[in-house]
Amino acid sequence: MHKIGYLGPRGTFSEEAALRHLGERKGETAGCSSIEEIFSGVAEGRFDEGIVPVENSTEGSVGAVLDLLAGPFNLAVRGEVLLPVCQSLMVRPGTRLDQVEKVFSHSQALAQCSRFLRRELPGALPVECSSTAAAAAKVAGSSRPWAALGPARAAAVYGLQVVVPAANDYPDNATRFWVLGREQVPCAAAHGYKTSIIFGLQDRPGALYAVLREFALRGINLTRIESRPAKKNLGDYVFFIDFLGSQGQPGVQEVLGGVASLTVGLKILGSYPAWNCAGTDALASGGREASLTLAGLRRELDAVDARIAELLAQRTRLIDRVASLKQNEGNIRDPLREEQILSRVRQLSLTAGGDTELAEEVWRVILRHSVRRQASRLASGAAGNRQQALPQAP
Ligand SMILES: O=C(O)C(=O)C[C@]1(C(=O)O)C=C[C@@H](O)C=C1
Repeated sequence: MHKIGYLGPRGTFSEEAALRHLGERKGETAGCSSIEEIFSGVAEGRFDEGIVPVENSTEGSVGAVLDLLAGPFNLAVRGEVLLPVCQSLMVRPGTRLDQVEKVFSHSQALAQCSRFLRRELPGALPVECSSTAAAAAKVAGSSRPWAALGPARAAAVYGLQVVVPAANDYPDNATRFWVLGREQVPCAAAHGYKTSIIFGLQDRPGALYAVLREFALRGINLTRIESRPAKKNLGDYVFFIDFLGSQGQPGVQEVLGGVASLTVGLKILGSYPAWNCAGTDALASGGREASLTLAGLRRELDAVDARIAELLAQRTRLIDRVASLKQNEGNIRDPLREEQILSRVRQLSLTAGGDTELAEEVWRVILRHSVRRQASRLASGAAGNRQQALPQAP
């Protein structure tokens, strides 16, 4: 059975990433106590794959992982998983928020929720634990009125109750994980792939520029560039580059040939389906990954829908404030302003690579509702006392 090593104990974000990667395939996950144990488990064949965090949107790269890849282990990158990191506040059933004396979590999770803690639990003492899951286990095993911050999964694993589903101060907090294996995945000449490489440079002017030029000349987009100390002389660095494209594509092969001649010790970690394109590539390659990625894509769609709903609510609250300012004005509708809004969202959608027709249609509906809402608030007196007739919808 396919076995995946992750940074345990049970209930961590790493476990969640491993389960997402596994999807509906049969397999098992094994919690490890350190990142190094995951690397050695894969290298020595105890695991088929390992999953490790590479970078976080708030905290940046995970140096230990990059160093192990550049150093002793000769592992390949076979995939990536992008996980929204939502820190939930959890307690033993029956504990009330106003009773909470201490909040346990990993130092990073406590930092990610620091404003929330100051605002909502100013009297509770934050206490650091080795992981978010260890914090949940500690709260579950005590009779004190304590709380833990961590993934909602940890609440389910340790029998706790989530009282605040998202306590992190930055709502878009996310972590990228790499799936490691002993061999690279066979790569198609398909779109939606990423390739990751590591290299060193000779100490001369323009050395890095010459490498980047290879990518620029062929129109290949970098998604990440990072350097780490080579751990030899001060000023010696190892570079990590991720770019869009697969080794199965001729342009990428040319770039890699050029980069090999300009660098020292080029290591190609692998080409793998980019997380947000995994659906199409998995479907193209057929087989087990199709349903896996459908479930994964639906989870991503749910997350996007949640953000859209939140933003719509935010817009509605602003419209209510606009309505209260219009109490003494004759017109709610401003056709010129509406035209400006429509043209702007068409442009924004174009820049974002979206569907401009969809954007225009959606905003026409939004504006129509906005006018109706203002009119009915003014009519009912919710925004003021003046009565107004319902204006023409755009
Ligand atoms: O900007 C205004 O005056 C609004 O009333 C807001 C708003 C909008 O929803 O953005 C709504 C109706 C107007 O026709 C134009 C814009």
